[in-house]
Amino acid sequence: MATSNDEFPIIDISDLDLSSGRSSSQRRVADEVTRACREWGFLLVKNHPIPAEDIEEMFALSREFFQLPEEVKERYPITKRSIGYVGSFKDRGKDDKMSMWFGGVPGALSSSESHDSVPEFWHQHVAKVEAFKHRCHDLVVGLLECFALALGLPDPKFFADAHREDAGNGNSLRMLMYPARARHDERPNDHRKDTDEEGSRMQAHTDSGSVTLLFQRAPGLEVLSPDGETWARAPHVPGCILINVGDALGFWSGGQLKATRHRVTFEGLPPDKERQSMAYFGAANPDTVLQPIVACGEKKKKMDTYYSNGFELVPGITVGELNRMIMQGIYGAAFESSSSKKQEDNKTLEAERGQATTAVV
Ligand SMILES: O=C(O)CCC(=O)C(=O)O
Ligand SMILES: [Fe+2]
Repeated sequence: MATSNDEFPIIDISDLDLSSGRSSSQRRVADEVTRACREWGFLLVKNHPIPAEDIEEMFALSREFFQLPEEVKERYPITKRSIGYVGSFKDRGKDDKMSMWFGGVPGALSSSESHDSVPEFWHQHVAKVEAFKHRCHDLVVGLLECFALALGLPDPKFFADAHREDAGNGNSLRMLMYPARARHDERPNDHRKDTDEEGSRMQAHTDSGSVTLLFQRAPGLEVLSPDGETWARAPHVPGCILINVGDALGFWSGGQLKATRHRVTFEGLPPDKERQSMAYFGAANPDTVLQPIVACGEKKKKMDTYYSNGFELVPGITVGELNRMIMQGIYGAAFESSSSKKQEDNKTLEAERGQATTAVV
């Protein structure tokens, strides 16, 4: 049972601009954002730099796309470039949601290699999607600079410099649609037996990258509270973006920044209610080697067994390996790689270890 939580951090980031030199107000933003990520791993930001009309335009296009017949969308299943469609009940979590992924470096969506992976509907809109991704990336970089500043790292660009927009496929925009269904169709019987969590519209999971920006058009998301036991309803505040930390950054920060589990349930979002969201996953360059930056005393033990989506993270793992492992675990063969044997060895499902965490990105 999720409760609403008045303490959920909402932070004004109008003074985020780190390019114009450091000031006390920037320092304040950095401290507040980082405090929220230490405690909750989540926060809402207001007065952010992404124009409201761009967000609305993306939501409108996304809605139009998801309303296309299933057989049209299904012609473009997700590829190893993280571009393509995943229908309801089709991923590892067998969840209700549909998603459309736009992965890749700038220009990837209009490149000839990706042309056939991008549904025809999007061909005339890819420039807008690319521009939106670019704005998201800039915000992620600003937040990463906040973390380095507030954590007292000697180089304030320590994290940010490892997040080039033109490196790898990890910087993805994922559009999501939780369709409104007639009550009697709450959950088709065929799929009910496949779910671990009764009533899930999106299974509880952590994100695997560095920083996620989540745009929501309706309430429904639940976030594990700092007590680690209670699910809190993430507020839906028009104009705000929800920010959360992913496992790669959580691990890299030595556990100082928290990658928190979140989910969407039928209880929080009844089947006859539609929810649209968009997640921008900011990821570090694939060759980034994840070495936890601090030995964090009593947390050290926890760091020895740090999991992302059921896979154990070991110091020295690269972001590319982590991303491949997770996407392959969820979407299968499209993400096969030559080092899949090694990945198999590393693969340790938490379920097998008797841990309750389930995860699906
Ligand atoms: O729809 C939502 O708000 C959740 C999206 C999410 O958590 C994800 O895509 O990782
Ligand atoms: Fe997520």
